[in-house]
Amino acid sequence: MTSLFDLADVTVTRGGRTILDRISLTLAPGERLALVGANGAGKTTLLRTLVGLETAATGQITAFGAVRRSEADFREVRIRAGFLFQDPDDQLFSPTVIEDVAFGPLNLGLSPAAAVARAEATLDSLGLAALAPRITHRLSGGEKRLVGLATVLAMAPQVLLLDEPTNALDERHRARLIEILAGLDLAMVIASHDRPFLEALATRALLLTDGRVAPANLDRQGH
Ligand SMILES: Nc1ncnc2c1ncn2[C@@H]1O[C@H](COP(=O)(O)OP(=O)(O)OP(=O)(O)O)[C@@H](O)[C@H]1O
Repeated sequence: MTSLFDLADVTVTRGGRTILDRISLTLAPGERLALVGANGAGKTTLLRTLVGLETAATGQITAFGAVRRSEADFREVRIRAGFLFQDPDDQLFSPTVIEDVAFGPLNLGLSPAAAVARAEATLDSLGLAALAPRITHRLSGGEKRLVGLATVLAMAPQVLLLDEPTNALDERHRARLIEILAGLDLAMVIASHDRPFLEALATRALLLTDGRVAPANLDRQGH
């Protein structure tokens, strides 16, 4: 089967600084790829580059079987690759949870009734049905994280890109998140400093250092 993402010699610079330096990597269907590396190593930048939120100065990005260059190309990639942002407040902007989760499906062209039905089914599948009528900005951090994941999953993505998903989660929400992600039949790229979390989920790991990637062993790396 063809890969979901293929990066070939991708360089990303910012303000004259090279953040990603000729990165090549492949994400195969079913893989859960961990991205590890020190603060500022470029993990978030790499996730953003996969979906065209950063522009590659050199190299080629292939996603879902096609080379992606234009903003229109990447808009399509962003529909198929769900991005869970580091800060849930960047993900949630509707007054209530159900509206937030229905927003993506509505944007995909579903009717309002079908979008709400999709949102309800997604919340239900994550055990979050009780949160549907809640005011989004009054949720706890852990609840916001899980609802953020619901907004992404309601779009029926083919890949999940997760940026520090366990940040600021208590043990109960962290365990719940692991359980949910482990139960999804989806490829993932997971940027995280949470070693036990990555050990529980990842099938492979890459270490980012000085803008370069190298295979990493989750058992032995010290980050
Ligand atoms: N908007 C921006 N403008 C300028 N520099 C930025 C911007 N965003 C990030 N950077 C810089 O790019 C580098 C890579 O940042 P990035 O957030 O990708 O790292 P990271 O590995 O995700 O870090 P962390 O583990 O702290 O989340 C850092 O030096 C950071 O300061």
